[in-house]
Parts: sequence; structure tokens; C-alpha cells
Amino acid sequence: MFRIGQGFDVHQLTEDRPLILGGITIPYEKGLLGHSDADVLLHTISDACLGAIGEGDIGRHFPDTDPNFKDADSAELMKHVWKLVKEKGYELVNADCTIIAQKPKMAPYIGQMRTRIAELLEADVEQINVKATTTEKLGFTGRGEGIAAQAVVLLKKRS
Ligand SMILES: Nc1ccn([C@@H]2O[C@H](COP(=O)(O)O)[C@@H](O)[C@H]2O)c(=O)n1
Ligand SMILES: C[C@@]1(CO)OP(=O)(O)OP(=O)(O)OC[C@H]1O
Repeated sequence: MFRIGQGFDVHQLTEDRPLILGGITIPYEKGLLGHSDADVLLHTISDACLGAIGEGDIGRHFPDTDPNFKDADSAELMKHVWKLVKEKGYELVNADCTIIAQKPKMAPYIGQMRTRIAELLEADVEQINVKATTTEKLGFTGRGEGIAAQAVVLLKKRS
């Protein structure tokens, strides 16, 4: 049996924060603002996993009103999500993600992101695809005000 889930998330870019995306730190003049470390890519993959198992979203599991999650490492949140997926008896078929950012150039970091995401989802790197696109300077991402990410995750019941 297969289950599919999709995720979408946005965080604002601001000064004096590190840019953490896909579980790695990317050198850039700004970082993402959030209650947690604001890793928009891990958030959207986590949401897609939760969607696939019918378990709501990360805001339900890790409320942004809970001081326990202040500056939380999104990799740790994703590990918890993946534990829920495994408890329901599923494993990953593949995940496909898109980062929507005018800047910085993500291409040099995509390999490291795939490796880290594969580690977190206990999968092979070939099961994880990460893409990036600008919005041709249009909209809030195009103006460099924030970064968005979307993901689709396919799970299958372990035999
Ligand atoms: N932040 C980004 C955005 C895009 N890329 C790479 O550039 C290619 C062209 O982007 P367009 O938005 O002009 O289609 C895209 O396919 C990515 O490979 C990137 O590395 N970082
Ligand atoms: C991850 C959580 C929890 O720290 O906070 P944020 O980093 O603000 O992220 P968001 O995607 O807005 O929502 C989920 C939150 O509950």
C-alpha cells in the first residue's frame, strides 16, 4: 500500500540569523526567521511525511507557542516525524523537493542537503531529489524577502 503527502512552507529572510536549509548551514548574508531554526526545507518534507500518514502538520506536533521548540533543530523535529512514519509501518519510496529562492545559489549545496535528508529519512541519496528555482525576481521570494519550499513524499507499507 502506498501513501503520498505534500508539503509547503515559507520563512522570512532576516539579518543576524544563519541560513539553515536541508539540515546544512549555507553561507549567506541573511538567515530564516522562525520559532525554530526555520529550516524551511526540512519543515516542508516533515509536513509531507505527516500528510502521507494522515497526522496533520508540524505546527500540530511542535506548536510555535511551546518554548521547548524555541530555536529547535529542525533535523531533530524531522527525526521525530520519521519515527511516527516508521511506527505506522511505512518506508520511503522517494521524496522530491523544490526550494524557491532568488538567492543564494543553491546548486553548490544540493548534494550535501540530499545526503543529510537521506540520513534523516534512513534512505539512499538516490531516493531524495532537491531542486531550486528563482521566481525571476517576482513576488516575495523574488524580492529576497523570504524563501519557500515544497515537497512530495511517497511512502510504501513495509512488507
Ligand atoms: N536559488 C537558486 C535558484 C536556482 N538555482 C538553479 O538555477 C537554475 C535556473 O533557475 P531559474 O529560476 O532561472 O529557472 C535552476 O534550475 C537551479 O538549478 C539555484 O541553484 N539556486
Ligand atoms: C517548527 C515550529 C516549531 O518550532 O516553528 P517555526 O520555526 O516558526 O516553523 P513553522 O513552519 O512556522 O511552524 C511549525 C512550528 O510549530
